[in-house]
Amino acid sequence: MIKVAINGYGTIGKRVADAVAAQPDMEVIGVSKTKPSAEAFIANQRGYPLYIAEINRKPLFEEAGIEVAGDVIEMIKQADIVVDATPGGIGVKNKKLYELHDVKAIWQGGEDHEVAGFSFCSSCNYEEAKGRQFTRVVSCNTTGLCRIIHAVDEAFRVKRVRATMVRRGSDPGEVKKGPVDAIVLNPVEIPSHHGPDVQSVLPQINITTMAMIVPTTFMHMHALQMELEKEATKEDIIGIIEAHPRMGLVRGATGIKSTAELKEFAQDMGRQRADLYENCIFADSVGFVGKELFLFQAIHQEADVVVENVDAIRAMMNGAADAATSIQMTNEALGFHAI
Ligand SMILES: NC(=O)C1=CN([C@@H]2O[C@H](COP(=O)(O)OP(=O)(O)OC[C@H]3O[C@@H](n4cnc5c(N)ncnc54)[C@H](O)[C@@H]3O)[C@@H](O)[C@H]2O)C=CC1
Ligand SMILES: O=C(OP(=O)(O)O)[C@H](O)COP(=O)(O)O
Repeated sequence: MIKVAINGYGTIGKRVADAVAAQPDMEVIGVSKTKPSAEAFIANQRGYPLYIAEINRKPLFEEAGIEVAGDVIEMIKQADIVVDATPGGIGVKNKKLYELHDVKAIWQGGEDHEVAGFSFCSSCNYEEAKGRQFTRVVSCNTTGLCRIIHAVDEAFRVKRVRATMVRRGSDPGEVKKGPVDAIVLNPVEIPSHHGPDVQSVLPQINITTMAMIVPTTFMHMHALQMELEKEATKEDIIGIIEAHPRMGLVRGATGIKSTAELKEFAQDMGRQRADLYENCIFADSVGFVGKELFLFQAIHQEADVVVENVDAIRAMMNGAADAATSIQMTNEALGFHAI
């Protein structure tokens, strides 16, 4: 069993913990928090040993009735690999700790590529992650872009990509974040970080991205254009999406035209936390003008990188022969079949 520690038990960390616990070849040896919170109670309830960043805060947890197993260093010492899901900018500060204890580590997209020197997306570069000490799983939007761009590039060679990301303002529980009533250009300058981040996984791709933030919490929406070198049809692209284990089609017959309806759909499907791990590509938006492909895809920011973290663990621990094997194991353990 691969011993996994999750440093930072928040939006991403708590999902990665549950996904790891569901795998037949992995176990959660601990999760960490900085202060007592609802998530700390849940960690106790789920039976994950809870470690804390500063041990002098232990009485605060105990007074709240939350059991503490020790400090983060003790957790790291027992782990084969750490998934660092602390907030962006904090994770990089933990690097020295992982080096000191000679433990493998995975960072998230809130950190720069340089933190690990290698950026990961399961269906794009699994082979290159094998045996590595450090890896960064790219951000949620970048993951969604990499999946579709790589699959279309393999089949029809992508000459140029233009993408606009309409990003959710905050995760549902983040009551202090906004905007409440604005469309915020984030950033105003072009490109947004997503284009260069796609190139950190797929260096050959010519891509320019723009991004803005709107007052919703559930998902991001991408308007994506790809100019292809070879002739392709709508049916070819639909076929590529249907064959991909991490992409799915929102079919016209469902009547779904929004992220809100997608959330309802995920809840009705019985997905844990209403999580959509797959790119949700609107079938009726897939179309060509000449050799230029257009489509809309919705990306569930809390979920798509979770399955990628599980594959990154397996690749770095040499736990599966190839990407297809790991992706299938991860998906099956979660009972996940793309829509
Ligand atoms: N929330 C999202 O939509 C996505 C986030 N990411 C990335 O994942 C990373 C984590 O983001 P979230 O889960 O949203 O953050 P979050 O704020 O929900 O969770 C972070 C957790 O880390 C804990 N923490 C803070 N400092 C710590 C420390 N020094 N030691 C141990 N734990 C500490 C906090 O208590 C919190 O539970 C960031 O790099 C972010 O950019 C990536 C994809 C999507
Ligand atoms: O990885 C994400 O978005 P991104 O791909 O736009 O950077 C997550 O939604 C986190 O974004 P946040 O930094 O606004 O919390």
